[in-house]
Amino acid sequence: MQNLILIVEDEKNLRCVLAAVLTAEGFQVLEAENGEQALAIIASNAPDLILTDQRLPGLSGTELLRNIKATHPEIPVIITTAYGEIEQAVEAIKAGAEHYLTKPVDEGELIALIRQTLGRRGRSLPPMRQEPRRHGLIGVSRAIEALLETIDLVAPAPSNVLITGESGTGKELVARALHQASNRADQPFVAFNCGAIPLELVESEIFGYEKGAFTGATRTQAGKLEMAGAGTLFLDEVGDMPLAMQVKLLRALQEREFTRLGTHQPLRMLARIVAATHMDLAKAVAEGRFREDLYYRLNVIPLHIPPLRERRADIAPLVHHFLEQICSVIGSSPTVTISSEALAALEAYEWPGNIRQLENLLERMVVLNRHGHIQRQDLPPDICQQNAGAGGSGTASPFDLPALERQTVLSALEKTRFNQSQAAVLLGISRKQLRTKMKNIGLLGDQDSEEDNLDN
Ligand SMILES: Nc1ncnc2c1ncn2[C@@H]1O[C@H](COP(=O)(O)OP(=O)(O)OP(=O)(O)O)[C@@H](O)[C@H]1O
Repeated sequence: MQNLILIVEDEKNLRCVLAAVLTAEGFQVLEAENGEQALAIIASNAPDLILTDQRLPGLSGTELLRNIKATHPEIPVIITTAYGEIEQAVEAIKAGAEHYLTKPVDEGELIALIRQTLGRRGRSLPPMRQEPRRHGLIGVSRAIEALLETIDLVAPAPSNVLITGESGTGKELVARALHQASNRADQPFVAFNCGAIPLELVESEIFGYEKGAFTGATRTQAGKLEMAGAGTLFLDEVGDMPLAMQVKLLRALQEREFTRLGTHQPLRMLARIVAATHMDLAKAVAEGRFREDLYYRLNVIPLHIPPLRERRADIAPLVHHFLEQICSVIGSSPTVTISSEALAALEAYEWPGNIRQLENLLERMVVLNRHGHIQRQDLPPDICQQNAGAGGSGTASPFDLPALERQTVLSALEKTRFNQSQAAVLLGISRKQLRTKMKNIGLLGDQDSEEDNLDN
């Protein structure tokens, strides 16, 4: 049965947009333009979740919430507030709101929050709608949105791409996305990891060899470059490629030709090269460990994936995505849910191993779980001992004013792509006040704030 969501919002356009978004996600939607209308609907048609604006004509969002909690305490309520109305958000949470979201509401964040709230109550959820444009990349942060825009822009070009990012940030996933979004999608995608492989082996793996080319070459074997055809060759950990092989790869890239070992018969190179590395290649060049000319050849289009700790807003949607995925793979039904405290701890953790570490941890949590629900105390000690709420996106603990403030400031900055003047306008404060807040919550160092003295 479809989950029923009641949207209470007086601004008609916004109400229609929210209704359209939620309907497209597979939810059934009812709409009310004020608190009184909402109460009448609730009396005859109890919804599974209520999304209400804080500022309404007549009954305010918080008053409506108190009313609902008195008659239907089991229905979760999410409140939307304007920027800067942090006191009201706190008041709403104290009155029993499940969560609050600051306007303008981020669609991805809203859907993730609704799914999380309903999932926690054991509701069966509509399957995640996977927009084709998202290429399997889950996330709501500015960084992920920017990455998706670049993928769409860059995919059709034949130019080589260099993807950088720490281990486990999703470099291979992005390489596959580039391939899928390109006009090479019907050609092969071939991945090769250059890490810690001796020269002879890298060479024969990439270029292939003829029968008899070396001892043990008992048959002719095509290399990865040949196998990729007119598709994509993904060279992972390219920074670890031996220097002698770097010269050979550069030559192949320049001449658009290569030969299998043991023959002089040239083969045309048609594949697009997408390379990836977790190292700072510019530094490797400066230290003579990587050829500068090859670096420029590969780095025609640089794509950087920030570590997970720099885009904490992605943690909640990733957690829900992985919980659903893991449970469906291992046949665990209903989907294992997670408490807001546990989620807040995951959001505050540093994730040195990035998304791969998060995915593996959740798999372990699901497999070892006996109650169908992950709680903070179930998490490994190094994760739950970190100060939860220190950097979370949408789940600051209810009465923790500094964390709520941090969340609001961060959210305004993310929505304005870190344009401080625009973020200050959104928050209804001066730029100077914003910078003071940023400094207080650790978003600006002392050096950064010296700029204020020049500004003012
Ligand atoms: N944004 C994302 N949405 C969903 N899954 C993701 C996302 N980013 C990464 N993953 C998943 O995380 C895991 C690690 O990603 P991937 O192997 O692409 O990382 P990597 O940067 O290539 O790692 P390494 O440098 O160690 O090779 C994979 O299972 C991948 O599907």
